[in-house]
Amino acid sequence: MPVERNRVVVRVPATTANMGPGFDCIGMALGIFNELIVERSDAFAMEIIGEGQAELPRDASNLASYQALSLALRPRSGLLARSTTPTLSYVLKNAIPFARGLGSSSAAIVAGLLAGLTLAGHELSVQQDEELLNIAADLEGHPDNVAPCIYGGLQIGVHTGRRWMSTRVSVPHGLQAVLFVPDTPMETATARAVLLPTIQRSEAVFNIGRAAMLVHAFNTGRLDKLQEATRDALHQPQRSGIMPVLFPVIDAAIAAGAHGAFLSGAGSTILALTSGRRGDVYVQRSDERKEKEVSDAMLAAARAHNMPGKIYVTHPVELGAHVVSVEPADASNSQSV
Ligand SMILES: Nc1ncnc2c1ncn2[C@@H]1O[C@H](COP(=O)(O)OP(=O)(O)O)[C@@H](O)[C@H]1O
Ligand SMILES: N[C@@H](CCOP(=O)(O)O)C(=O)O
Repeated sequence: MPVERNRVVVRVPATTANMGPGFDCIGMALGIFNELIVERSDAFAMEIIGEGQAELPRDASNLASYQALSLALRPRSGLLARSTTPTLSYVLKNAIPFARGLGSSSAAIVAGLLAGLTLAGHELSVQQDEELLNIAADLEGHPDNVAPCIYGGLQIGVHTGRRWMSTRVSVPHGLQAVLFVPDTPMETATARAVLLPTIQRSEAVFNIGRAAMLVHAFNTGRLDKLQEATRDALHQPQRSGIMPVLFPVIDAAIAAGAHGAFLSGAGSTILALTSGRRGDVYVQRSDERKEKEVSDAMLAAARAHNMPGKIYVTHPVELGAHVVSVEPADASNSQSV
């Protein structure tokens, strides 16, 4: 019997998609989280705190809006169709920079879906048909942000012709992610518009080998393979035309000791992977830690191209979207999906 709720708090992670060669397929969750609070209310209200508070829409066009997401669910499975959509109020506590290639739109979609489903008391299968993934990926159009956002960790997402499916890849302990986040946003739609509709066979071969090598490097902890494994021929060269800072920042990060570096999602963030040579970051020797050198090098290269921005140092996370609390509470009021 579904248990309806009056209030729910959910948390969702940032994600880095593509990771070089895995265009539209590979993505990883990062330790930057947005929190969404949704409550049944007499009147619609939306408060945005943090990233995007001045820019993001405060109406039903906001991707976290339950009303919009519940409408999206109706034709699919009849979920929520029987009840009228309730009036809700929202508080978005955003730490994920938006329109910077860190999956803020996917985070909003997944958070809205999870909050809406929790309020309505509906459950979706996560393990077999991966219903939540399928709804979210249909809304986003590609699975490489929504899959790691839902499940955490590093995920490979593919479409079988019938449905989306995902596979988890293990992530070596102690890996750090140094992000250069430009002050200038890059809408994903803009960065997709520069891509050609067809590719050369040589470009496909280039990426197939490296995507396989990337997964192998993560599975085995062979971080020395990442420099080659994060190279790409399908989107980075094309996108560097509208982001001239891309390759200079990647080259600077690698010269400073990063294992590999790539455009995060559709940009504008550039991400470098560091450390992780042995064990946990807390037991690494200082000469194995490269975040400071890599950060400085990325900032200097960006500055040389008149591209101001900020550095975030974070790490991959295995925790995906989860319910933090519900009201009224019950015995299982904290669950990971
Ligand atoms: N709650 C939301 N959080 C983030 N973006 C949103 C939200 N609601 C609507 N949007 C729209 O989605 C855009 C961000 O999506 P996108 O361009 O794919 O970048 P990102 O790489 O951050 O996902 C914003 O510029 C905004 O127009
Ligand atoms: N595969 C997509 C990924 C977009 O990620 P985002 O974080 O920029 O929304 C693409 O490269 O277009």
